[in-house]
Amino acid sequence: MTPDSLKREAAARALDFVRPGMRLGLGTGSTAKHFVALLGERVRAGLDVIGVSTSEATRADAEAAGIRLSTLEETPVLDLTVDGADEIAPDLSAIKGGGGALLREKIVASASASMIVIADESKWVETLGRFPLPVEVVPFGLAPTRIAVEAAAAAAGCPGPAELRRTREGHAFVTDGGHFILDLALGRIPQPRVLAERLAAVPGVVEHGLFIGLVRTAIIAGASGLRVENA
Ligand SMILES: O=C(CO)[C@H](O)[C@H](O)COP(=O)(O)O
Repeated sequence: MTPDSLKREAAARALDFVRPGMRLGLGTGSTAKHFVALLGERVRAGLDVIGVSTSEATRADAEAAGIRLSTLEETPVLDLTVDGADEIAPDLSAIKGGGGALLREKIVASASASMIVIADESKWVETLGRFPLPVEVVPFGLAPTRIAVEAAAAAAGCPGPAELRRTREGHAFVTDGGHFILDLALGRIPQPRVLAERLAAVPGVVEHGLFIGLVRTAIIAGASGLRVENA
């Protein structure tokens, strides 16, 4: 079993939660990409759903798969969002944004009655923080925002450096919303809620990748099978 085949298994299990007529949030990343492809197969076989994508990349995948798309303006209330994650803890708090789509992912998840996270078992952690926490910031005032973000992390009990995310070519990575991302290397986040509150209070921070109280169900695929965890 490769990590990719585990991701596909988790994505396939998530299809069991999809009902005809649902308004679906479509996540971003390699695991969510499997879900979109598998959902497309069902749609082409006659399933009637409508999707709202969390990134331009997912919009392109969903269109190619034949999934009818809407926007949050036309469809502001969704039934279910299915998305990947970078880390998931036993209370189903999660870190997202490794693919840079955290802002739209959080808006779409918050507009959904329910959120399912799909992942291979490498994403399951006892405590969040091994994966650097993405923080989306406006380009204006990047230097003071970075200092304030690092201070917020230290005050929340998890000091660590905030690195500007760059492309392979060395340019600043720009999100679909035109923002930058600071990746906060914290190692361990002892109090995610405290950190979330402190980061949200920093001027210049648009959103952070801590998803707390949003995930209803996690589908985790491992070598020994699939696990479905509920909050
Ligand atoms: O948050 C995300 C994108 O912003 C992704 O869901 C997360 O990075 C997991 O990606 P993958 O499924 O490729 O491991």
